Amino acid sequence: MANLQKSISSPQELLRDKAWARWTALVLLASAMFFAYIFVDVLSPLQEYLQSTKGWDPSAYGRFAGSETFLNVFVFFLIFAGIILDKMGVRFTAILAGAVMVAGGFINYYALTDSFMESGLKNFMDDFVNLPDTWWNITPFYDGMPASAKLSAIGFMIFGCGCEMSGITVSRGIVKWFEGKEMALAMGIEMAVARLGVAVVFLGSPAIATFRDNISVSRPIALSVLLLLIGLIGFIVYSFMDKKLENEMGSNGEVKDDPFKISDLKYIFSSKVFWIVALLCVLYYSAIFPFQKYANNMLQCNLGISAEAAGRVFFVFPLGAAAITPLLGNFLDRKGKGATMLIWGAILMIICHLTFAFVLPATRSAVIAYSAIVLLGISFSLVPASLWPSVPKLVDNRLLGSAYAVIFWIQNIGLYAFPMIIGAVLAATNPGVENAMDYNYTVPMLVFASLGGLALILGIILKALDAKKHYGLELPNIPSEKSLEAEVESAEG
Ligand SMILES: C[C@H](NC(=O)[C@@H](N)CCCCN)C(=O)O
Repeated sequence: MANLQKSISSPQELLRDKAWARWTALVLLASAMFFAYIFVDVLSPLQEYLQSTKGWDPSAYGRFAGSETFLNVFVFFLIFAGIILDKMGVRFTAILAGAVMVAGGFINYYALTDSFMESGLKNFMDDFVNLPDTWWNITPFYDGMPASAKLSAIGFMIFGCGCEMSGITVSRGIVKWFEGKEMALAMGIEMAVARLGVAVVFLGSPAIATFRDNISVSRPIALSVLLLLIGLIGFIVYSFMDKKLENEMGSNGEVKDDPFKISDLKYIFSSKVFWIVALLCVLYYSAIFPFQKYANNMLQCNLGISAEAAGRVFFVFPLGAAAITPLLGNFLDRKGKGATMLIWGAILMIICHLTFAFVLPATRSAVIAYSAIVLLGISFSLVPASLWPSVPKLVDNRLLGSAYAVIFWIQNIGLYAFPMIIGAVLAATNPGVENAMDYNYTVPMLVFASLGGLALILGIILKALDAKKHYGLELPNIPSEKSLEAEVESAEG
């Protein structure tokens, strides 16, 4: 009805009705996410160099890697980000998120420079930012952690607030420009572009860090802070388009989701199917994003190759996911099978992590490494392409915005904990190992495979529940002409 009224009161062509304009908006939004995902993993292929040049052992690296989500999880920043987005709109939140990413990125860069090592701030971090290194210390800091890792963790946690805030803002921006048009395709493309960012990092970061045989971990991070700045400029340019569209639509024209209300949480938390999806999400993603932080070093240790060579092997993972995700999104739109896709995604992930745990160390075969990584790329297309579009089928439309914010928050708990858990497990199962090329990754990979096992069980439960309660997870998003005809016939008859 609201849409009908809108089209009656504003029959003129809006900016978003022009294909060039909405695709330009997507380019600006997706580029910012591309640069953000580059920053997220820019240090992932450099674990060996962080250890040899900055003294980061697996525990320090794990604490740093997990810090990205610390404020989102423990200070509920992700929930506040949802509220800010609701209250202030896409333009303001996008620019704020972009600026927060640049600020966090710059701190992270500074922590890895020689100037920091010679500064009073380093001494301060050494002397005062310390917490006992005990099992119950789950903060990003511990006594004896290198000062560069501590300040990097502070920068990364600030960046993480901006990154997740950008994630929800970009989704809202895409809805604003593509609602009633190619929305699923636009979201699939945005996710694919983000994966390309990760692919670029695994090729580019080691090459830039070792440029002219002069190893510098701060060089690739400096470049990626520059890219974050370009992303921020993209958000600013986007805001002019957004303003123009909003002026055309009138002051009430903005496509708004229902505002996040704390009281809505009781409906969400009391839904059994919501918990299954949220747990499946946290388990699955905890075996993907934290795995990315260790994948390069795991390949180096198992294949006896350099960081650059390992980056070239791992590169096919995000690249494959980038290529396949939009195709699977399109398949889901037209054919359905969402729950089945989740199950197959989990099965493929278990096979891959078990291969990394047992087959790769025994064979040291590059062919096996490539095959497992390609399969993992397919898995990482199956699950995101089916998981995110399935949420609207399970949760009341009125609660959708809140549901996504809460799923992201629960997911962030896993993304926080698992880099640290894996770092601790790696250190505990490799006592006395000093060279970052000599780690045995069997137990950490088994941890990741177990997460896949639990995700698989939840996928099976979800499919069974769908068969019983008819949520429509296995049905296409776009009804076929045949089913539309049948619907019309049954309405007429
Ligand atoms: C769309 C989805 N994004 C997420 O799950 C984010 N909450 C996590 C982003 C991790 C980097 N900060 C995805 O990328 O599949």
